[in-house]
Amino acid sequence: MAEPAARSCCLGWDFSTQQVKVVAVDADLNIFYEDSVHFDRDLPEFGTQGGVHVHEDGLTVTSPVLMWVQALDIILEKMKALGFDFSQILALSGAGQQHGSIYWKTGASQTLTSLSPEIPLHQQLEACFSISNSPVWMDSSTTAQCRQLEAAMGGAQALSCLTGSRAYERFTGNQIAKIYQQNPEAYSQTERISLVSSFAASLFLGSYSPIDYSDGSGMNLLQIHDKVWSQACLSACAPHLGEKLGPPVPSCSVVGNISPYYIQHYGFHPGCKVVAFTGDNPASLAGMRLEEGDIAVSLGTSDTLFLWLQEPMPSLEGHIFCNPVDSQHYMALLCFKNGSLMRERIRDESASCSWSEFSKALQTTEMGNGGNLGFYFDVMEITPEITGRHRFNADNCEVSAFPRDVEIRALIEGQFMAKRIHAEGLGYQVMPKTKILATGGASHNRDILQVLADVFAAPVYVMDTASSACVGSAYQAFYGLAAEADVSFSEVVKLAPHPRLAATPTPGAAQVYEALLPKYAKLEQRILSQTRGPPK
Ligand SMILES: O=C(CO)[C@@H](O)[C@H](O)CF
Repeated sequence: MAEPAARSCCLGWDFSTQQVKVVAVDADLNIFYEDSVHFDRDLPEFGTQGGVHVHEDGLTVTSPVLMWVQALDIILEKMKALGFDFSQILALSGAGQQHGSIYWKTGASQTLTSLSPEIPLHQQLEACFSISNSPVWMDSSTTAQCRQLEAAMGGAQALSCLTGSRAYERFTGNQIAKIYQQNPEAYSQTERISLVSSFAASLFLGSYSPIDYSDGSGMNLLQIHDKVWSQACLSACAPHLGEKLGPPVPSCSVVGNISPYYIQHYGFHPGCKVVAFTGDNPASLAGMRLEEGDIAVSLGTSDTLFLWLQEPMPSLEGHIFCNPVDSQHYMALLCFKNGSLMRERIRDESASCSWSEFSKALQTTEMGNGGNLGFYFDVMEITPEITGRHRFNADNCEVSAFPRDVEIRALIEGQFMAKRIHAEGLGYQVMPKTKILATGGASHNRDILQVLADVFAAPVYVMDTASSACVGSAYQAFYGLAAEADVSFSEVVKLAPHPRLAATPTPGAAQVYEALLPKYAKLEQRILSQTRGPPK
């Protein structure tokens, strides 16, 4: 009889807000299978919009946990129907939307560990959740719980130094506190609380999977330096919380072998390993193969920065997470709300709705824009909390308008100087080996990338990151297998496709922006003090 194919691939999963996605990656790190199930389109019976339910209060946002389970049944059954050879899978890992929480009802572990291979997962797990609609990252109904936690921990900055972030409404500790306060019965009937990432891992493990350090950093509960739960934070949120969470683990941990359910029903190899799942953003960092000193700039509706940090400086803005691929280092997220919508507005107003006119303006204006600086926040900015448009000439005098071309350069230079200043505020440093990875819509505009390269004085690369969380999870699965042999992540992923060089710094750029950056920072503080009023 022919030898079964040597097991040679890993699966990467992404349980995101709008879909469940899977990629299969071979030993050369090529993707040879991918599929997804969209909640709104493929599971309309749950009635979600964008994968969620926004409640009447406009603040509470949840997703039905059984919708996630059923999506997994669908995607696996389709793979089986297509004849996918599950026996070739060496390991699997995955990602989940960060901050969401799942509440396993007392007794659920017995069901999870004794799944019948003949019945779909979602039917067997129907009665396993004490909360059927899980709060997700878009929820902003826990402001009271955030204030209570910060008060209990000595203030916002103290909480940030301990857990990597001040209290945020979507962070899981505050969500758990709300459930304990408003639904104590359900809380008392909960034997285990998972994140979306560890919940998904539990489905494959057939038992409760631990929370990993990286996604656990998004809860306002984990001490990011010691990588243990803060007992003070746990107690401030809800009683017996540590027991319900279980101990956290490194993000590349092998948490066990796949559940017999998958071996018997799909033909997975009994030796297939489950590697800890993590948050979608940490998994994306892995998928983009960021290294120390690198920075990823996602230029989307809002602009998001992914930073690799060695010595983080937690602050009242942004988020510091444990690094998913190097447990001695960290990563940071910074979100800038005025991203592509702001760029499109200025394009319409100052470049006749044309990106080529917009690009021409960048090509025909000098680096540094003659000392003119602009701040463009048509919606309340997150980083920092400023709104409105503010323009300053070379003498630091506020002016009401700029010529069209100057306006366009002032917008783009301002957006990127803000990113560099706030990244450095979190402890980031541009290093000689720094690479900037640009993704998202605006990364297709070479002239915008040229400004990015000039402001950071570093080369800019682009890559397709549409499935970066999924692909990063597949890389993590390979890494989990190799980590036991002490092989580094970069060694494991060295065969992965390389990003394409898109722009290098213009000669003299470093000098221009080293002079401008402090000026921009001072003006930003000036606007903040004007809008916040004098310090109390
Ligand atoms: O809240 C976020 C990060 O802090 C989002 O990026 C979610 O992870 C998206 F699922």
